Amino acid sequence: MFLEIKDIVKSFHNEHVVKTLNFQLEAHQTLSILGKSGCGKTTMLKTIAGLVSPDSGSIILNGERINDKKPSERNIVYLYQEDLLFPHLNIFENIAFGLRLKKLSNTDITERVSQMIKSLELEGQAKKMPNQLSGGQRQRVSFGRAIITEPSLLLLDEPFGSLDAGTRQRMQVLFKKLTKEYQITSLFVTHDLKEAVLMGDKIGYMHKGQLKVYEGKKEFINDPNTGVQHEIAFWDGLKVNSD
Ligand SMILES: Nc1ncnc2c1ncn2[C@@H]1O[C@H](COP(=O)(O)OP(=O)(O)OP(=O)(O)O)[C@@H](O)[C@H]1O
Repeated sequence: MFLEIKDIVKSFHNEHVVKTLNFQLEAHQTLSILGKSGCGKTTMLKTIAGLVSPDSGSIILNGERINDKKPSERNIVYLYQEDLLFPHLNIFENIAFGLRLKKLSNTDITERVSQMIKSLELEGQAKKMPNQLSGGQRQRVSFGRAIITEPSLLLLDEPFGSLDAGTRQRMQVLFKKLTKEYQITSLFVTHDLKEAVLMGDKIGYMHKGQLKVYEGKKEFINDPNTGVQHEIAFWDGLKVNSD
């Protein structure tokens, strides 16, 4: 198994925020994670990224226990809603940043960044500065910047939360395309039921610091705790009333 989370526990003072977290994820899969506000989703992602230390338990990535590694040594990217681009760098250089740190040759960088800009459907925007882009375009650049370094694991914390419905839908399609193209393994936290079903190969539901990962989408949809049945009943009710 590519990612194995074993018995992770995290408390802040007396608050047990993450309680005995156990789950696994295969390589190149996306696990969508839903859960009410305050149930511990961000804390879980930050613990895996190394930004928060767990009280106990193990994080195993590609067969290696990474608990004692610094965030920068984990090859994990944590991407959140308001992720900021470097304001003084243009789009090309924002995307190229991680490759320059890795000291790739200029030829390689130009080739890879140009390909990424194409995949992101941002052709013609390379020379613009971040403040000259729309919110959706900025979010695409953030994605490109994260994916181009080929992280072992991508952690997404409600990445499309601030986008309007249409842009959000286009980002979902693009995300699916890019994760396949770049063979990304990811955890995708969202508050949106439909987005969770669309984005995830697997779906998990977090409740009071515990995560349940469903065997399949059918089990998720049929569990009354996830809210899907409630949603279906709502739309069915509208249909009957408008007939
Ligand atoms: N650094 C911290 N110090 C103390 N308490 C914290 C800290 N970080 C998080 N918490 C607490 O842990 C709980 C879970 O927070 P977390 O951000 O993980 O929730 P979440 O599920 O991501 O919520 P949301 O969906 O609203 O983003 C909250 O009660 C929060 O106040």
